[in-house]
Amino acid sequence: MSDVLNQLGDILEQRKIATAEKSYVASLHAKGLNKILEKVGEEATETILAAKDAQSSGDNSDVIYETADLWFHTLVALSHLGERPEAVINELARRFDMSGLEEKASRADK
Ligand SMILES: N=c1c2ncn([C@@H]3O[C@H](COP(=O)(O)OP(=O)(O)OP(=O)(O)O)[C@@H](O)[C@H]3O)c2ncn1[C@@H]1O[C@H](COP(=O)(O)O)[C@@H](O)[C@H]1O
Repeated sequence: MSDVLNQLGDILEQRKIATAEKSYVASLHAKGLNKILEKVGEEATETILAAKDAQSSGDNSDVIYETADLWFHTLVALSHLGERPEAVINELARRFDMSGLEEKASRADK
């Protein structure tokens, strides 16, 4: 699974030096972090609406599509800040041996 994210990380790295006319990702970088975060917010809203629809229709296809859009735009935001998807994968892996409640308590120290 993380192979896909690693591959996407490589593509996002390459797009930092691509021209905005030929690449959607490069066009987002050219517009700056605020625009990228605006897209993250839009995609989060679309994901929530699709999840609500899926609950009533029983069809998850739109929520999967919107979640992919959301993950993608969060990865573009991280890339803009100089991080790769591996950083998130590593953070999730670090949490495997910790319960959600323990993890929440550890956040109080931050
Ligand atoms: N995974 C994605 C991906 N998911 C979603 N999107 C784009 O994200 C946008 C979603 O925004 P919206 O639904 O709001 O559509 P929109 O109205 O066109 O967006 P706005 O003009 O309002 O910003 C669409 O343009 C999608 O095409 C993606 N664009 C690119 N990728 C990956 O990034 C790679 C590099 O893409 P380019 O930089 O375009 O070469 C691609 O090969 C893919 O692997």
